[in-house]
Amino acid sequence: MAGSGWWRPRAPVRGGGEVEESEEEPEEGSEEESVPEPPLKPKGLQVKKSRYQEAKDWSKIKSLGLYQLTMDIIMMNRVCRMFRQGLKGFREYQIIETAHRKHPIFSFWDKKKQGRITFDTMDFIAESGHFPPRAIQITQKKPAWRTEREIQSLCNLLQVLDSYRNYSEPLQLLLAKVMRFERFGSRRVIVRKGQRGNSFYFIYLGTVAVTEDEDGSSAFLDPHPMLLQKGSCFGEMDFLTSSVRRATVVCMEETEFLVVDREDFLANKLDQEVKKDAQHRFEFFRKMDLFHSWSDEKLWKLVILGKIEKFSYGQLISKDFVELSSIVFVCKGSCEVLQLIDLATSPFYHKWIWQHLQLIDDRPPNTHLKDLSPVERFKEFQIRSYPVQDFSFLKLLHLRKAQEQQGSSFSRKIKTSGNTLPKTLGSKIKSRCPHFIECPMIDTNYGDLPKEAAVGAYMKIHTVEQGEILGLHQILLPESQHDTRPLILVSLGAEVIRVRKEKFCELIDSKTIEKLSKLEIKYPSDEDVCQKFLEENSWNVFRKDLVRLLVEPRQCPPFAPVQPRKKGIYSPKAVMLDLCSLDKKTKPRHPIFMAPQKHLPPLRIVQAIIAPRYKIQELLPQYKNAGVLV
Ligand SMILES: Nc1ncnc2c1ncn2[C@@H]1O[C@@H]2COP(=O)(O)O[C@H]2[C@H]1O
Repeated sequence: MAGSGWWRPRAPVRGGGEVEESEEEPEEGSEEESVPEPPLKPKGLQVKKSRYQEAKDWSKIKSLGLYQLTMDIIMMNRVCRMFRQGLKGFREYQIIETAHRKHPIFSFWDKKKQGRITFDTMDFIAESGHFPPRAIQITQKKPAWRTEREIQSLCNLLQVLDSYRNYSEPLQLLLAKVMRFERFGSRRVIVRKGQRGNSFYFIYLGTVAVTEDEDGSSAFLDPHPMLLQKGSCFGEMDFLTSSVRRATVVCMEETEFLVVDREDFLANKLDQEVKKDAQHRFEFFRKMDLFHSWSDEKLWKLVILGKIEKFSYGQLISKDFVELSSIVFVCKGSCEVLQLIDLATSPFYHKWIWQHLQLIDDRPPNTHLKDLSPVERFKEFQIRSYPVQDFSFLKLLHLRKAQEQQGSSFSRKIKTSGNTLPKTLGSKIKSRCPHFIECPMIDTNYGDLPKEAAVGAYMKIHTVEQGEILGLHQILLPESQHDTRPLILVSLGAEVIRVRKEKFCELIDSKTIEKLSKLEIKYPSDEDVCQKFLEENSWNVFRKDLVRLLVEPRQCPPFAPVQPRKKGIYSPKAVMLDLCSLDKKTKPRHPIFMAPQKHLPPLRIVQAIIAPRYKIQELLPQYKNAGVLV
């Protein structure tokens, strides 16, 4: 590849990170002239390069380093793969472009059917997320009037629905032939508990809630209703047990459905599929130790209380499963339990922030001197004269002073100092001068904290694996002992069964209670979680510094978009808090996660906190000559 003629190595990045071509010519008789024959000489190249040119190319490649070469190879690979994929997709297709149409029609000859199949790209255009008007037209036709092509198109369109995609292809086609489209507004009851059901529903757009009351009003009062969203289906239980609806299903917003009626459902043997699904749940519960003593009959009662729901990687299962009225059985994959911690409520975080603020030392020396009192100036003189000394006592002094200052004014000056570096680092690290940082403060239980530093973070506190249960760990505790901290459940690619707590409690016996008492999980305290966050944060920052030091840093990675200069201390796009820019008075440019303010949590969320730190070369003197500045 390197010799294919079009590959041109990138020149090293200079100064501001711009990529520039080097224009310097090597002098006659310079080292570059004596470079041996380049091994990357192109094989079938027509134009013969001069020995000098080749030597120059080779020296360029050498100076770029392994990093750049690897990135170029990756890029070339990607481009080739894109071409291959693109060609594969279009090999058999013919694109018909008529003069009056803006959008092309794809068409290909189907050998099996001995006919031409065409696909008009405008046919299924719809307002984002809605069921396309052209597809609605098809579902309005009687099943017998739908053409094969229309049925196939519907089938293709519905692949976005998990519950539909799960069925075999012939069954999908049968369903596409008989289903009709419905759209209902918020609060509309779709299925009423206790009534005989006639239909089975796929949710195409919107959200519904499953409730125990008949009119579905509890869904709007319950802070954590059981919700079903796009891709889910419901209404099959009634067909399975030939009895009445077990729950009420109500629209939480405008919702679009694809509906299959009872006769079609039974005619297409969909009840067989539902039975298979139920049998699968039965086998899952049967394997669980908790239900070992349960009779089959009792276990079937549990089986019909819930159904399998799929959640893709990273999808939210519950905003707060402590409050959730259901328990969650993980039948495939795994989930993560996250906790949102408010770092400002932790004494450990307070200490950490103040300790790090004392280390901020990024201003040119002397700019501060006019602010210093003679005593401070003398201390400063001492510090500069004896850079190897351990001045941690001064650091403590500054810390105490800073904390003693009454926060009568909202804004406060933090005196920082570069003289507090640990003795172990020796004279290699220069001591610099202290300076003042002015920033707004907030008053917390443990004293003042820079306003910008009052942030929150999501931390993983537990992983739930296949076969484990969530929401049961406090079921036996008296309410006064309940841990009410909100816990978030996120899927790592999981299939779960949700069963209402009170329904489950109706089924459990003394033996099950005994087993449940052993399942008790104690989640770590907020303080422990906070400490863990800061430990992980330090490790992550160190790891990044190390990678930057060891990997050739002068090149901009070719695929990374150019990052605009971060202006504020809190970078919402990078979800990062940078303590080093605490006093830079600029507003963040982006709303957090690009979401409107009203949808944001009251806490600003960060994933990392960048604190002032020592240059990594000082910790790893063997790499000092890598020419890297962190
Ligand atoms: N725990 C649950 N999880 C998901 N869906 C449910 C749950 N309980 C009931 N449903 C659905 O709500 C529907 C109400 O009508 P059916 O009993 O026919 O079928 C029911 C299920 O499809």
